[in-house]
Amino acid sequence: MRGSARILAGVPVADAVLREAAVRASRLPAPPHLVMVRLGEDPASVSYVRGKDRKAREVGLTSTVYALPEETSQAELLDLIARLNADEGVNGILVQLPLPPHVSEQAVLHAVDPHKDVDGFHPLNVGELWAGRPSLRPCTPAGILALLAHYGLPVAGQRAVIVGRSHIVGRPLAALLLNADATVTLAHSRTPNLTAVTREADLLCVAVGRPHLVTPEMVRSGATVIDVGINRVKPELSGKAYLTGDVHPDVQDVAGAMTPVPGGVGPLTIAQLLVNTVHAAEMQAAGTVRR
Ligand SMILES: Nc1nc(=O)c2c([nH]1)NC[C@@H]1CN(c3ccc(C(=O)N[C@@H](CCC(=O)O)C(=O)O)cc3)C=[N+]21
Repeated sequence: MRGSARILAGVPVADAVLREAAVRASRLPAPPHLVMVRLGEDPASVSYVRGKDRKAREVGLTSTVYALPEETSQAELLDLIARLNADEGVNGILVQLPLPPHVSEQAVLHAVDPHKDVDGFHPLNVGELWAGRPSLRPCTPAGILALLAHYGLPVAGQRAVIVGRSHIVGRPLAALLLNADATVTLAHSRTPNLTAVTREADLLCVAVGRPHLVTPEMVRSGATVIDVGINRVKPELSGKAYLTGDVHPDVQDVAGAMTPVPGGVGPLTIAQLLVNTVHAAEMQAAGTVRR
């Protein structure tokens, strides 16, 4: 029987989160201003940045996109970031990843003013997160917690297993779930007997980037499954490319609840980015940030 799992749709949650962000934005002296920077024309990056830009405007934020050539040097990019850091009319800065190979992601992420770091990727924010004092939280992990809260799914006391130790999802998600009193296991490509580990999970989060890595026998009956994967798959014979997750659709037969792809975690990522931008603007307006 297919589809016994409750489907955790992301769009209604994102809409609720965005409504609240819009109200908070409207209370500020000026609309929060988000600046996004991307290098080159990678189609996924172009599409993601366009989606964030559109949502930002819908919510009443000001949004500026710097679409720079692929060949932009690291020095030029750092120079732009320094100017955005110094500009009081800019509240949030996002540099779209991945960057071309001649630019160091580390150098760029370190350069963004931590108070404008709406991705939560600056080492100061990473450290605060692991110390249990998060301010600007990474968007995808924060979105996942918003999704769980919206559907009334518990975190405290749950055995959470995360598959994938990336800096943008797996690691910060482990910190957020730990801060929310889950018992956290962070598994990865070198974890022996992954199935034995994932079967222990009450809450299984998968952020690896491999289509259908997680199959039904890897999931405990009734578990909540969060699929962070967004894989563009092109069928060999006929047919158009489509999006699919890291979790096999048959997992719906055993899971108690499961996020779809698309329409699950992705929309929450964007919503949380805009919440972070409003939060950054609030902190800057309140003068809690020295500049
Ligand atoms: N500095 C930086 N910050 C990021 O937050 C960041 C990044 N770089 N680089 C790439 C990843 C990826 N990411 C997504 C955001 C929204 C969807 C999203 O809205 N997905 C839709 C489908 C979108 C589609 O059709 O492609 C969904 O899942 O329903 C997906 C992925 C943010 N990222």
